[in-house]
Amino acid sequence: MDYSVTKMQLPSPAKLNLFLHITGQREDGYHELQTLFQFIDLCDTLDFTLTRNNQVTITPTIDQLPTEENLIYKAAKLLTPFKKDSSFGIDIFLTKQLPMGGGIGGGSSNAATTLLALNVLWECHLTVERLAELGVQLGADVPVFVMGFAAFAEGVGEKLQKVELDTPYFLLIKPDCHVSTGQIFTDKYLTRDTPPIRISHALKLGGHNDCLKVVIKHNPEVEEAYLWLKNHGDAKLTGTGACLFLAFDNLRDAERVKSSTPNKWQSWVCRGCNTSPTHDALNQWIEQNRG
Ligand SMILES: C[C@](O)(CO)[C@H](O)COP(=O)(O)OP(=O)(O)OC[C@H]1O[C@@H](n2ccc(N)nc2=O)[C@H](O)[C@@H]1O
Ligand SMILES: Nc1ncnc2c1ncn2[C@@H]1O[C@H](COP(=O)(O)OP(=O)(O)OP(=O)(O)O)[C@@H](O)[C@H]1O
Repeated sequence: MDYSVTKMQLPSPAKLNLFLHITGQREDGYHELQTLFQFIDLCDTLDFTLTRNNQVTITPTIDQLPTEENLIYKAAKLLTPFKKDSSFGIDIFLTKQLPMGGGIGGGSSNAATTLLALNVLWECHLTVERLAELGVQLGADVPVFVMGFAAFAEGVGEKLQKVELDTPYFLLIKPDCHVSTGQIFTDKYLTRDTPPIRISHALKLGGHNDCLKVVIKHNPEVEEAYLWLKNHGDAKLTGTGACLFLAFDNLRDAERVKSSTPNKWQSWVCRGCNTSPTHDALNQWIEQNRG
């Protein structure tokens, strides 16, 4: 055994798309994009317990989501051929905090956290690059969570260049609706021809979110929240929404605007991070449990 300890608890953070440009569409329908990914310290928590029964269990179940469709389950299945011992199984307890359909990548993050944890507990010994390659099959956002660094991304989101960004406080708002990523990407009015920019341009000048117009068209609640947040600064949509965010230099200002946010919208104050909290916790676990 690599480690005698059979339990591991890891945070599974959300991401923001600080901008999202759609530069084209591939023949398989997937969109070519350019985006800046940053993690935030708003996280789900996953507790893993290694078993010897060759089973994958997840508790509690997510409402209206069969276990086989849970990205955590799919991630575990993807690693099964690489287990050192075929009897290895895993019990996973999920503490969900991240809203679903929010554009903050909760499902993808859970999948990446599972890949990283099981790679260690099941002694698969795959590199993070290989885990990211496997992970993209589960979702375009999985690789950035597996790699664990803030990144300028291209391709469908899997070609990553590490970046160091400011780490502001963010006010994150979730209008009371669920946006389907598939519906936004199939809308014929979606802008798909934003000219590609260089990373230096992206870091200096940022960008916009090409999905905003279409998301607002389908979801009036997002428009209402966007107009409200815009009164306080440069409001942005993350991914395909529904979440919106605004950056602040200091915690006090972020808290002040949060306290005036209408109650009908969920809101959080969080901090941007350039390293995924999953990786910080995993490195600490490895350090503590090394023989
Ligand atoms: C919008 C972003 O969150 C930006 O980070 C991602 O591009 C979406 O990533 P994701 O939720 O992991 O997406 P996936 O689960 O891979 O795909 C959901 C659906 O969105 C569409 N999709 C997704 C990503 C992409 N680059 N082009 C697409 O057209 C596909 O129709 C797919 O059926
Ligand atoms: N472990 C999981 N956590 C959340 N959603 C999951 C999970 N597994 C599968 N899903 C499915 O994925 C869908 C999208 O969930 P997710 O939390 O990733 O939304 P999102 O933040 O909009 O994602 P993205 O920004 O990647 O489009 C959910 O509606 C749910 O059906």
